[in-house]
Amino acid sequence: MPSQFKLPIIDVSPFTTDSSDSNSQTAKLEVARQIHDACRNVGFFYLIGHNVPQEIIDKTLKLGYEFFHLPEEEKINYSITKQDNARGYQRLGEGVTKYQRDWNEALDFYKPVPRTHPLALKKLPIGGENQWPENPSELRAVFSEYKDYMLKLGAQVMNAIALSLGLEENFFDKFLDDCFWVMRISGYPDLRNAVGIDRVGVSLGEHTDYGLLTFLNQDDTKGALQVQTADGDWINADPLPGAFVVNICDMLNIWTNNLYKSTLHRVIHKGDRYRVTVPFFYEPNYNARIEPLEACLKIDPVKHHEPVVFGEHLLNKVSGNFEITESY
Ligand SMILES: N=C(N)NCCCC[C@H](N)C(=O)O
Ligand SMILES: O=C(O)CCC(=O)C(=O)O
Ligand SMILES: [Fe+2]
Repeated sequence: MPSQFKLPIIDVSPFTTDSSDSNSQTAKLEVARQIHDACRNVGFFYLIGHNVPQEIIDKTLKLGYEFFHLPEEEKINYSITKQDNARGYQRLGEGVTKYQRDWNEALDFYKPVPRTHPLALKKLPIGGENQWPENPSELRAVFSEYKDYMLKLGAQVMNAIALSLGLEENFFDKFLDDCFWVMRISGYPDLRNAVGIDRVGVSLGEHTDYGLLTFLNQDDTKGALQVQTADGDWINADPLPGAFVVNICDMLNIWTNNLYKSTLHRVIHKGDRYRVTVPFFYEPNYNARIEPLEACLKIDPVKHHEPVVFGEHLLNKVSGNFEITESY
């Protein structure tokens, strides 16, 4: 049974508001200390003081809800299979985690890539174009604006992460100046009505996220998102009004040589109300080469990871997102 454990709440306003006096430096160091603790322990925290207007946060959820309530014939016009098997709409049960079908539907947008990008030239997943739905008509403009807010916030939180590791605030800048962002709208109907899935009792299978930081904007449904603690227990990451749920992803896990946890999480949504979430995945540049940092090797000199190019990791993961049989 998930316990009542609460994730830490971190106010990052010293990093999201402009001021450079010595008080603000002290305040930043205090935030960095809190982030360090949260990332070492559970790898998940609530983020407040983010400066993203509540109005647009709420609006993305509302538009997501409206999109998923369109007739299926309309939604499949934007099917990922009409593009590059990554950008666009995936039906209920189309997405797969660890070879088993999930019971959610989703609409994914990725950073656009030029036609000369290797992904596009080789016609790989993610190499195509985003499929913006016509309905609801505001969706494209609102999500584009939301993406701009989230890119700014992602960079600010990465400054805090740098400080939390004893690095200069701008340490990560060169890995992030062309952030390969991913934005998803996820819809979860009542799992009790699921058909044709083999992983009974789970809406979205346990997984870690692929890049740096996930900022989850969720509606007010409780008891759906669960996070695994170091002891192997599952705890709820229920919505906290005004806060994003933030988690550490695989690339930060590698950079920190396992000091910061890329934590397993899953969704189980059993309830009459249709649940909507908008995760924003803040990622490194596609070509960023990520390997354990010197600063972290001073703490644990055993290298736990080989270097990884983020784009290759992403592509491997996305290719597995629709595979229902293990390939040997
Ligand atoms: N871009 C990110 N992180 N998306 C997370 C999706 C997680 C589930 C996916 N089916 C999987 O198997 O990983
Ligand atoms: O929708 C949620 O609550 C979590 C979604 C998630 O973990 C993901 O899309 O990576
Ligand atoms: Fe996730």
